[in-house]
Amino acid sequence: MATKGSNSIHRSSSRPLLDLSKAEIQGNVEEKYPTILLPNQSDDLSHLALDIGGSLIKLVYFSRHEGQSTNDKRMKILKDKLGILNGNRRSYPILGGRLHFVKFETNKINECLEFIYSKKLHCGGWESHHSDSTNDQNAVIKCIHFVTKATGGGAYKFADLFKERLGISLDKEDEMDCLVAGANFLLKAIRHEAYTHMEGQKEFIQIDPNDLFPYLLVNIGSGVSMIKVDGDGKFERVSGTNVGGGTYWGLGRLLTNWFVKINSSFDELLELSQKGDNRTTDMLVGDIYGTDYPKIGLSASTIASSFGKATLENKELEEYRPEDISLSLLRMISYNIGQISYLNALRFGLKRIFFGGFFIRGHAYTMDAISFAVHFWSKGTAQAMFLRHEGFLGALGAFMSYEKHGLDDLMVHQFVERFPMGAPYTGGKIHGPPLRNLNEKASLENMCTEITAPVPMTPPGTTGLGGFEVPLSKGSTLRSDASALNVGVLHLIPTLEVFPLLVDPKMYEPNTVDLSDHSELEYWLTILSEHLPDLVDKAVASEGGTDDSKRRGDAFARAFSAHLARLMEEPAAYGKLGLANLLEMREECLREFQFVDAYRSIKQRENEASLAVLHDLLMELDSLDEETRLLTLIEGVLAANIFDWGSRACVDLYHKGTIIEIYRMSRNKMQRPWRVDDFDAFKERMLGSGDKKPLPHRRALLFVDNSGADIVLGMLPLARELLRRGTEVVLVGNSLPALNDVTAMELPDIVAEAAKHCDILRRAAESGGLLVDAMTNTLDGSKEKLPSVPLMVVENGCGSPCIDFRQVSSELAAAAKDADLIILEGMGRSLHTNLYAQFKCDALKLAMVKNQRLAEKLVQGNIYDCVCKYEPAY
Ligand SMILES: Nc1ncnc2c1ncn2[C@@H]1O[C@H](COP(=O)(O)OP(=O)(O)O)[C@@H](O)[C@H]1O
Ligand SMILES: CC(C)(COP(=O)(O)O)[C@@H](O)C(=O)NCCC(=O)O
Ligand SMILES: [Mn+2]
Repeated sequence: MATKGSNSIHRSSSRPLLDLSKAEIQGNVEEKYPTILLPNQSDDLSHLALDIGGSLIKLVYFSRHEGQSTNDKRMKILKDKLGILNGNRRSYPILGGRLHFVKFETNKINECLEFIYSKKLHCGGWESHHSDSTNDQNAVIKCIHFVTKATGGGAYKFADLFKERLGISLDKEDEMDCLVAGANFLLKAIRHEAYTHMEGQKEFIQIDPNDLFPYLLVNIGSGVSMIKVDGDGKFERVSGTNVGGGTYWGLGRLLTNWFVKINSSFDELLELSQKGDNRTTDMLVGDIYGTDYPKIGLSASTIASSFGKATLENKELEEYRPEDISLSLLRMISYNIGQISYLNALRFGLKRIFFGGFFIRGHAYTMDAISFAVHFWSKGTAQAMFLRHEGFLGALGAFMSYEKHGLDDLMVHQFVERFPMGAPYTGGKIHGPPLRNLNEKASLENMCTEITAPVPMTPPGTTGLGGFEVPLSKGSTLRSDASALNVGVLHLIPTLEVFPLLVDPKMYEPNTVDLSDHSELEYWLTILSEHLPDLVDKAVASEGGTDDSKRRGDAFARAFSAHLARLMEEPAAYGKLGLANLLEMREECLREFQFVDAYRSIKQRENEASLAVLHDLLMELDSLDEETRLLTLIEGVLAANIFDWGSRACVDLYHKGTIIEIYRMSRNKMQRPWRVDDFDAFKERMLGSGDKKPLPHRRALLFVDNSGADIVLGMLPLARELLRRGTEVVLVGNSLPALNDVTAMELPDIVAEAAKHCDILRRAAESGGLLVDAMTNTLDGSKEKLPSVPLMVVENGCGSPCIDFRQVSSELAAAAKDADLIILEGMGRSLHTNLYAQFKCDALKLAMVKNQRLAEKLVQGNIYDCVCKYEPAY
């Protein structure tokens, strides 16, 4: 829609502006939809890159995060206090968003064009701007003249098609350049991108970005390229082979097409191999020797000659089982590539070999075969590694060649990988009428496979001694639907930072519970599964219990159960799995089904009930001497941490009394020594001993946990004590809801309410910019403003009951710079994660253990035991 006298076009407010100055129609102005060129629009609009290969088209596209308004008054005051500089600290226009990965078969290029069109990626992700209006003033824009980076042979072959159908000009990038750029980026920027796969076991490898080069990159696409990589942009294609993925697919089709339909998919062929027995087709050492050949280390079952058995028998092609043919072929090609790769690594003295390309397809048996070959020929000195974004290296590299994205400069902490958890990914089996939004997603995703790399359900141990035996995966099917994701959408959040007070970010591991222990995994998956009906009830109620919310609740339960089942079967399906990921996944899944805040009303109810008794509590505290008060405050935090709607045991308790009754009961049961009890050390740091009065802390970061009593009767009184002692306090809340945790958004209102009962809180909140607009009546009626240290609120960057200190909001990172005390509260933040984390400042970890198994495991204690762990600055 053109506004009068200007040539601006309609745009949605959350999106950056198009620079339309000097816009001109390109080509014939008589055309119905002439292309309009925007010479002054910087090319950071480009959201799409393509790798058009012989078999598959890979597409990487970027969608921006919705813009967030950070201009409110509170933020301004906060920024002043925390010394956050205004303006962009980066010199290039990188914005938050998501990187999506999609692939199509090259011979179905129309589907790809339709996808690009439907997502409006040919217009840089903007709405289509053409209107039906015949009004000349409304410049009819079919599409902005758009240049897209593309690599692979198809960038040449299909250039005209893209131009004609979508008005896109393909800007060609060299394929090898792109492969290397993509691989380097992934290996440096994505945590646990690489993994080994041996005998069915997957193990993620953390690569040190400073110790990455040199390595051999083997890209197994239709054909195979072997590239020696010495640095960014420094590489040489040292070898390759024409026996690659295209060979397997093509030859496999030819040899089995009497059996399977002509247009059989790659997956169908691969699936056949899982039921194959290669002894019927391959000539084995045993066929020649009648036994093993131990002198050169060959067992009777080792393949002596792929397909050699056919020479010994007079059988027609149709007499061989297609399953056996597929397996023989897969092994022949995988071994061959593994062997050539190792020889090239040997030739150049390279220790690491990374395999990419879609031939691998996250297929356990293929990886095992390649790994076996590398291991066998190197006599165990070399190991094959695989990349999770296997086939997307070229497309990613092309995407990164847009200089203005500045992607190459991004760091691992700025990416969060999320796995779409919604209905379409569980096969779209939703009962009842389709769901809003999700429905749209389903229809789009059905056309393509967003983030592919399906995972076979092959049980471990597919290999035998001395060679590969028959795969054990009889009857299993490949996950060909999009739920088979092996890589998630990469969320690019440039504002995320490593928490600056971590002693050693490289060694930091947030999770305390190791889910690679199968019984541990089983336990926690069961806990989450059992909790599901209750969670769904709460979620549906939070949306008013409407029919729509019931349907979404049902779909959520199905989707999440399916993910749990998948993880049970394949714990590494979504990358390295920790308890924190599992709990976060649940929240993400809720959000995908549009449950914004499942515990909304419970939180509100508990806040109100607790605020009603806050005044009495503060009076009681003020009547105590300093030492008793500090102890009572810590006891209060631990006692109030019982309000945790994520714990089965606690939820059962809540039926037994009112919030206040339970809070009192919990406080009465507090008995020192706690299971972990460093209170005396903490007290000494706070109050000193004898005549020695220590300096108060300068700034404390309080990582708050639950709503209601936990924040109101536990953490706020503790904050007040710190403020009273002259310590600045920053309340650190979640950016997004998770269970009944209090969010950063909710904190200012809670503080404002609490401040009505307390001058210390009020003055500090005013000073910290929390009460800017609130009506503040002083308790004693006087209006004079006494100076006070500020009480502030920042968000942590998370939407989970746990916290990963490798990725926190820039706000929190800035607040941390002056902090000399951090207090982590709750089971999620200080037990499930961070119990063993070391900080450069004093740290107090406070939690009630609300799970029997965890109590036994972590503190050799029992449910409802308390942890008060104090660690002076490391
Ligand atoms: N769904 C699929 N359709 C076709 N080929 C697939 C599929 N999944 C995996 N492959 C394998 O991946 C190969 C293509 O890998 P890719 O890395 O995309 O190379 P290219 O760029 O040459 O297309 C195919 O030859 C085939 O072996
Ligand atoms: C999700 C939680 C970590 C939240 O605890 P919090 O951080 O609020 O103390 C916890 O409720 C939990 O681990 N629940 C699952 C275990 C159970 O139901 O026993
Ligand atoms: Mn919590």
